Amino acid sequence: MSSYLFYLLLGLGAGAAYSLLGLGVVLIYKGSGVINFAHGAIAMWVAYVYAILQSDGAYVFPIPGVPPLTISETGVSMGLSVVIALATAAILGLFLHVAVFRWLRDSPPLAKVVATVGVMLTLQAIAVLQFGSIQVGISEVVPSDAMKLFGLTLPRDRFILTGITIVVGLALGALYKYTRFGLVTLASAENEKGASLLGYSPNRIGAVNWALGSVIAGMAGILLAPIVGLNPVSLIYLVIPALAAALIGRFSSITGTIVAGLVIGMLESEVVKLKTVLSWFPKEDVTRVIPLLAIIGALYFFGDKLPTRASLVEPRLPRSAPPRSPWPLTLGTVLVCLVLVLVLPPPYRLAVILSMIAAIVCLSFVVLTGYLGQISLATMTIAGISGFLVSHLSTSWHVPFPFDGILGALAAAAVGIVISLPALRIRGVALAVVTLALAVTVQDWLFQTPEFVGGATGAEVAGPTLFGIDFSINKGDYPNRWFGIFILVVLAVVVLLVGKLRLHQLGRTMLAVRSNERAAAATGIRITRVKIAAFAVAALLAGIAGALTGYQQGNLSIASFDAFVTIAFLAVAYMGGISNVPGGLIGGLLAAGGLAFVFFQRVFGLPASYVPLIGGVGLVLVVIMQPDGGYEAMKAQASLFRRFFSSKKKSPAPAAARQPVADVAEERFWTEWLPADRVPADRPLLEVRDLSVHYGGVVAVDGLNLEVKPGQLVGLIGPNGAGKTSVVDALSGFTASKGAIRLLGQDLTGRAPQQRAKLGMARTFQTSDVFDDLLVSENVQVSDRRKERKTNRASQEGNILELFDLSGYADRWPSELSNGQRRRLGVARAVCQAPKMLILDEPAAGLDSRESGELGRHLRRIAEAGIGVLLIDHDMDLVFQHCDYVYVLNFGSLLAEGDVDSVRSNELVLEAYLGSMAHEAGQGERPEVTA
Ligand SMILES: Nc1ncnc2c1ncn2[C@@H]1O[C@H](COP(=O)(O)OP(=O)(O)OP(=O)(O)O)[C@@H](O)[C@H]1O
Repeated sequence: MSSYLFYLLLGLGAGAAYSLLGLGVVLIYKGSGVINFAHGAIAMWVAYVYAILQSDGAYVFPIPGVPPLTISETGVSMGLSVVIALATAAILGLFLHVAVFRWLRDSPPLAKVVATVGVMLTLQAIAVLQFGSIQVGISEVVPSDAMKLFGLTLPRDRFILTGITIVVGLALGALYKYTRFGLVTLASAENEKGASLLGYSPNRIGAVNWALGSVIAGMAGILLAPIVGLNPVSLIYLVIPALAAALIGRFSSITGTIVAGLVIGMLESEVVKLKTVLSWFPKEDVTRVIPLLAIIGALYFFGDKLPTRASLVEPRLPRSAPPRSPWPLTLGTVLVCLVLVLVLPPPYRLAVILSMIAAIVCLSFVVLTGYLGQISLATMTIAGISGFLVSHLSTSWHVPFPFDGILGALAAAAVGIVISLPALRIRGVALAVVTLALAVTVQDWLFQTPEFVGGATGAEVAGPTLFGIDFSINKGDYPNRWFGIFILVVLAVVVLLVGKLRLHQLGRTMLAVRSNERAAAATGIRITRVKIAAFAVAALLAGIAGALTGYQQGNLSIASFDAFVTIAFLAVAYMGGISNVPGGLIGGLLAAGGLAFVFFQRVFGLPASYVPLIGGVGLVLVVIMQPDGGYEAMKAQASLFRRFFSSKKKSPAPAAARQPVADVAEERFWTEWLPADRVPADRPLLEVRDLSVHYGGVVAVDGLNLEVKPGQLVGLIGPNGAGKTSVVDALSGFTASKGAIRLLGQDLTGRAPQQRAKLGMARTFQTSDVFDDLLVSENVQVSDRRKERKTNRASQEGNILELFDLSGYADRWPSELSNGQRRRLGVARAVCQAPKMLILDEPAAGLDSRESGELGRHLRRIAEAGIGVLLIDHDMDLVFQHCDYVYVLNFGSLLAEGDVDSVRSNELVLEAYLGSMAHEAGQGERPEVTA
């Protein structure tokens, strides 16, 4: 028993360092909203500065070529070395904020992640240039002599490190609780807008937190390097347990982060013991399973409760271009690559081949990140699983080409589906963290199993041979041109498919999910299915790339599938343009070993050792200067060029004024198309009995009874905070409620929003809910779930845009619409779902009286078509002119109900609601409340 305790306590050292690193991650996140993947790299640099000061007495600058500054021939004392190293950390943190991250304040989280990756690659490259790749000796800061505790002999440093961590934690806790700076940081993390309105500069808050976070990273580096060894790789990986600890601390709790870090360290150490005791325990290094499990556990339990830091501007991923036929791009790619493969000399030909394979990896990111909006850092791990599987299939099991590759890619798709399961609950940067931990675990475990990866000699992959023709890369003049053509055929198919996906309903639903998951669920999109499909497609492409890498290398090594190779690929995919197919192709050119890469290396005679440095710095610069990636930059240049040379002819402005809809078309729309699923008028459509909604102690809705019949337009009104939106959320499945909700007699209790949508319930949201990543016309298409002929659907979708006065904007982005137009688009989209029951949450907010009158007319027609409509609005003219029946809520309870006249004259209503408004509006004026 005591030996178990021994290992647990031994792990306190690493645990303390994880806690410290995790605290730094939390600080930087609170201060600037950046989840810093470069945190381990900062720790590494500071540890180097400390080590070299102590051993050589020299200060090494993070600028290659600049000689070290000798401070003392005999080495600098430990204390001074620590002070100088931590001062370096503070300056480095400040510099990173000022030079990089303050410019990215309003950028999407992915841009920030990519920038931290750029910083990590840069620091690593500089460390390799300045110190070499071999391990450097570093003396301990705290004594590690033996001490006795509970009858066990343990190194003293473990306890000192834990003590230091606790002291730092207490100091930080006091700083955030009792100082103005700390309080402002917390306020700013909660509500940046509010803090900046009070006069606090988010930039200054960010700068101080970056400096402080980096100093703590530096401390962790100095303390941990003697334990894990100092080289340009080992400390960088420590960002994973640090992120795990920060995640468990929910990126805000200091105590939670410290405890999580310590526990992770102790459990990792215990694994070493278990390996020796349990016969079934894997003999590979599985310590990194612990952070993975910790991360998955934290995400499972906290799930949606993880904070997203509020910032001034809602950041967006780079936009995916409007859908267009992928054929010209595919044919162009084939033509250009074919010429290059046939004409270029061997080194460039190989670069073209590598670019084509890399482009497939980048296109995998285009599907997952560009279309679906999710970040996975396990792409090359999946590619590796496919590659090694192909090796087994082709050499041991003699599966002939191309079936070996196809099976490998399909297996990858299956792995992708497994990875998609956590993604059903986890999103964004948190998903990046969990997939990175997963990748590293597979790397340490599966990729260290000689039976799977082929031991020291690597895994042999048989060259591709079809119908007796051998087109292996080694055949004839290396690299074989036929091999290049084979890769090109695969690339062409992938380009075509990913391009087609953008045109397909599946692609549209992915972009809808990326834009707004809630609204997507409300339109009946099955989020789970869409996510699983996107992960499967992306993993399939990664698997194809893995198989092709196998054929290209002939002998696979695990180095090709390192987690940091994935990060480098994500970086080039982002640099190329992550939301579009051409961007993926540009990413392929920029990838390590790719055409652009080799061209610059050869033409400018760049020493190979400087390539990673230029890559890292280049990445950071691209993210700052062209956050939408190379493809968008090229498009912008091209449009400037076109404008310069084209005649003065301007593109026609969209029809601003309403074009009258041909009466016949409009009539047909109302009478033929909309009521396709007419409900018998004698059955109640929506029945709500005793509905209650509670948020903790707040009773938002209390025992509401409500009914809507087919063809009835029912109003639900009440003062601000009366509980109207809570009713809508409960009816549509977005908030938990008690009581019965029946649609056409069918109980909706416990059904997910998309299931309710499928049963015929459509809703709009109070805040704008249009899909900003889809064109106006696509917004309507994506919600059209009728199984009609495509041409029929297209004309009806056109009709509906016309009816809602949006046809002039069909090919525009929703961001180009006015507030009123966006509202109309939301309603048009809900109508396009061909619902039985339509619930509209303040559709008239932001509309002028003419627009609101028009909306009322349309709502009347919608109801006449047999659809039940529940209208929530503050526009009393709209409600009283058009509704058949009105419910009035106040403080969550029903105050009155009845036809318009009875509600209007109801004393209680006048007093509680209209009366107060009338009073405010002035005597004699009609009470009208604007939202
Ligand atoms: N997620 C939530 N957590 C806690 N309380 C909430 C939440 N959402 C709403 N509330 C509270 O529930 C009550 C009803 O809010 P709700 O938004 O449903 O009212 P509303 O009538 O739609 O108001 P408005 O007209 O301003 O939109 C309010 O007191 C509100 O503060």
